[in-house]
Order: sequence, then C-alpha cells, then structure tokens
Amino acid sequence: MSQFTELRGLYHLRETIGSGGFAKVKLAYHALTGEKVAIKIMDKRSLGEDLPRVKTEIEAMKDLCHQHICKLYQVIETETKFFMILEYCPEGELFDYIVSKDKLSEEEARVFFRQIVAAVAYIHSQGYAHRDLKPENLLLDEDQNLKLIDFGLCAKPKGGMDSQLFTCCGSPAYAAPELVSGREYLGSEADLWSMGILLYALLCGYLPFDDDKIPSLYKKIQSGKYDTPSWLSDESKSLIASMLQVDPKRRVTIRHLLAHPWLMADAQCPVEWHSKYKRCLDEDCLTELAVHYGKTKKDMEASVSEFKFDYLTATYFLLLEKKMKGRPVRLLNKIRNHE
Ligand SMILES: CN(C)C[C@H]1CC[C@H](N2C(=O)NCc3cnc4ccc(-c5cc(Cl)c(O)c(Cl)c5)cc4c32)CC1
Repeated sequence: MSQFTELRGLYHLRETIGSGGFAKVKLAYHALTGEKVAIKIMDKRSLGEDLPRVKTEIEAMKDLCHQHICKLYQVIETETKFFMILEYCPEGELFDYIVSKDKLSEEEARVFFRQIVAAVAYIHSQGYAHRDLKPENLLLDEDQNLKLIDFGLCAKPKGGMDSQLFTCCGSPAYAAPELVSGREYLGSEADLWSMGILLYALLCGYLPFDDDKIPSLYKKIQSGKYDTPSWLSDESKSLIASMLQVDPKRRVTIRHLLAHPWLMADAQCPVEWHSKYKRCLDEDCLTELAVHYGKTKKDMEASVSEFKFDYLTATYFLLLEKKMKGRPVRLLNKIRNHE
C-alpha cells in the first residue's frame, strides 16, 4: 500500500472502498482515536476543469455541520493532491438500498425522507443549494441514518438564496423543468423538485421521468406528467405533486414540507431540522485533548475553535463522535508531546 507521506502517522490507510467520478475513496483509521474515516483522494492533474468543483465542495462542507450531512474532518492539500478526510458511512448508497428492496413502504420512506428534509432545510438555512440531490448521494451510516454527500455542484449564490442561477448541472432525471429549459432558476426551488423525484423513487422504485434519449427526457420533465402507481396513498401523491410542480413559484417550499401531514403521520412531530452540533465546544473533548497535548484547557479551546480543518479539527470531531455514540472520550497511544 503506497503510504501517502502526508498521511503517515495521522491515518492508517486501508483498501479503496469506492470512487466518486474524479476521486478515489479509501477506508482509513484516524490514529489518535482509532475511528474509521473515508479519505477522498483527488489528483490535481487529472481534475482539469473539475478543480473548481473540489474547492466548492471543500468550502461548502467546512460551513455545513449537521447530523444528516457527511462530516468533513480535515483537508490536506499538497502540490499534486487533495485529501478530504470524511465521515465513514459503512452501509453505502441509499440507491443500492432501494434497489435491494425494490421499493420502500411508506413508513420506511417517511423515516428516510424526514432526514432528507432536515438536511435540505439546514443547507438552505445556511444559504446553500445542493443541486445534485439523488439516492446515489445519500449514504447510510452504521445506524441506518442518511448522510448527504457530494457538494461539488452546490451553490451559495452571492446575492443570497434568492438570486438566480444559470449553470445547468446535476443529474438529468432529477433536474427541474426550469433548469433543463436553460431558464434562470433558484437553487432552492430546483432542490425541492429533486426531492420530489427522490420521494417518488423511494416509494415506487423507479423514476417518474425516464428516457434513454436526453431530449425526450427533458420533454417529459417539462410536461410535468408522470404516472402514479396504485399503491401510493393519497397523502403521498399530494406531497409528491406539491414538489413536482413545473412552475417553480407554485412548488412547495422546504419550510412548508417540515409540517406536511404525510411527514407528520405516525403521530410524529414536525421535522427537527436544526443541527444537533452545538456552537460551543464540548468540555470532555477539550479536556482529553488538553491532557494529550500537554496544554491548558484555555489554550486548547483557543486552538480547537480556530477550526482550521487540520488534524486537530479532525481529532476534536472524532472524539465528539465517540462521545455521541456513547464510547469513551479517550485518545489512543497516550504519548505526551513534551514541547
Ligand atoms: C455518486 N456515488 C457514486 C458516489 C460514491 C462515492 C463513494 C461512496 N463510498 C463508497 O463507495 N463506499 C463506502 C463509503 C463509505 N463512506 C463514505 C464516506 C464519504 C464518501 C464521500 C463523501 C463525499 Cl462528500 C464525496 O464527495 C464523495 Cl465522492 C464520497 C463516500 C463513502 C463511501 C459511495 C458513493
């Protein structure tokens, strides 16, 4: 295994676990906590015009800290490579999960869709639009919770979420009519359309608009006509219809989704979309870090709160993960760094 010198001593690299377009994803262990991570490795030379997408994704993921968004722990940039150290999601893509089950029951689809609504409500509240929402970009963690990935196409319009976007991007079958028509569009409205396609795929096991030829696919999308199979309940039909509105101004907004009857069924409360991560730093993690690095709590807090997405940021977040999973808030190999 060719050990990348930049990772030596920090991460123990294991096998390649997947690929995302222009990236290779490897499993690794974070040396100080022993926690598993996924390392997305990109070679700058082969990125070509995709280089801006990487920078977009890195900057967006530094801002986004949420229980249903794949966590970015550390970024290492060398002359020839980018390494993104990310939250490991052992159960793979939601896409494969749907395929394995043909389609999901309303109850199971509801559990997943509530998590997707929470993630998108949070992203939109931070001024971002994902713009590539699809089951391939939703991974399952060890507790079957969804984690949204691939922010390479996300947008944080300069003039806020209400300013128009032009770049036509994302996956055609999930793209909104205004997007495929090359008209100006709002990222947030395009995301809501993609969520309608997503919910339809969860409940039906196939796509509402599909065609081998792109031009006829686009015509179907622009028509907004899709068939609703008999097994769909009236509530789920109306929810899907509210998202698959061809006119973006008539499309439901994420705020309205939070308390939609279908999402609230099974006597649930409105979707709790806020991030569970607090702004303030966790005392137990700071203490363990201070002891390990031989620093005062105060100095440790000052260093951690810079969130430079260096090894310290990764170690803090992974210690926090351990705590949230009820594991001991302890660092391994307690070699005290004597300054
Ligand atoms: C659209 N698809 C093809 C994309 C594939 C990419 C590889 C994925 N993957 C595995 O193949 N094995 C397991 C596995 C475990 N943990 C992961 C954690 C993060 C990411 C990740 C995160 C971000 Cl933010 C990102 O941009 C990219 Cl590309 C990947 C991938 C993981 C993963 C599955 C989806």
